[in-house]
Amino acid sequence: MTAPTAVLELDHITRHRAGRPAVSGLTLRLDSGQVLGLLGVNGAGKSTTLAMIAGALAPDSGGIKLNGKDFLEQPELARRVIGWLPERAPLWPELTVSEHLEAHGRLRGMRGAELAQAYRRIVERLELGTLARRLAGVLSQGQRQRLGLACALLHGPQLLVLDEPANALDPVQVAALREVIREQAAAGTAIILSTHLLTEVTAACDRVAILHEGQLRYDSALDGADHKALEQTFFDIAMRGNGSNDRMQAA
Ligand SMILES: Nc1ncnc2c1ncn2[C@@H]1O[C@H](COP(=O)(O)OP(=O)(O)OP(=O)(O)O)[C@@H](O)[C@H]1O
Repeated sequence: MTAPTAVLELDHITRHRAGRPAVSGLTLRLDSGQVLGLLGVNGAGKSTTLAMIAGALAPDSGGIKLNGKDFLEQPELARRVIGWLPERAPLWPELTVSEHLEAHGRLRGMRGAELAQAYRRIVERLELGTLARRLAGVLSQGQRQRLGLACALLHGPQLLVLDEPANALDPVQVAALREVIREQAAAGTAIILSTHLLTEVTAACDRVAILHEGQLRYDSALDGADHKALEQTFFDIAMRGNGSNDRMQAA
């Protein structure tokens, strides 16, 4: 049996910021239906990594493939394949919720019945109906996040990139977000989400990668993982910069 094509492949990507390496030689593969938690302390390089995956930042070196195709040479691929929710959902305060969704759909080439159907589906799923005519500028933090997620999901992406998605959400909203993540993964979407909380990873992901000072220090499936041991590993890496390469496992 041939191995499935990875949805996402990072091949030794490196990116400097302010003259220092923010991400160094990162190699990672993500398959359809996997939910990978990218865990790291503040400044570990998570947002820089996700911005490169989403096409918002170019790597200084290294390669990125989406469905086996070179993403850097075909950036328009990103728009079709990826749904990205950055750490702060980028919204136009003077546009309504429905205008945001329509604009996002159009940017991705959706029109007419296809756009109308996708709009109805996502508005219903994320319970945005009562907010449809509200301006983004007056939404609460949690509502802004929900709209950002709706924009990321509208076109049915194969790869969902979520940067600290649970930030600013209350516990009910966090539970709802996890449910959406589970549904998307079950439908085959590959998901990468960043967080600095191990509990977020164990609750929502089936695999964890720990990033520290821009380098991948740990990568393992969470199948039956011992939470205490994982916590200790994260702590060791974060506190001592422990290389931990000897403990790195392929997922
Ligand atoms: N716009 C920027 N200009 C210069 N340096 C930056 C910029 N954004 C991030 N950096 C630097 O790049 C490194 C990685 O930052 P990054 O934001 O990717 O980490 P992070 O793991 O997402 O952190 P956090 O959890 O705090 O968001 C840090 O040293 C940071 O100071």
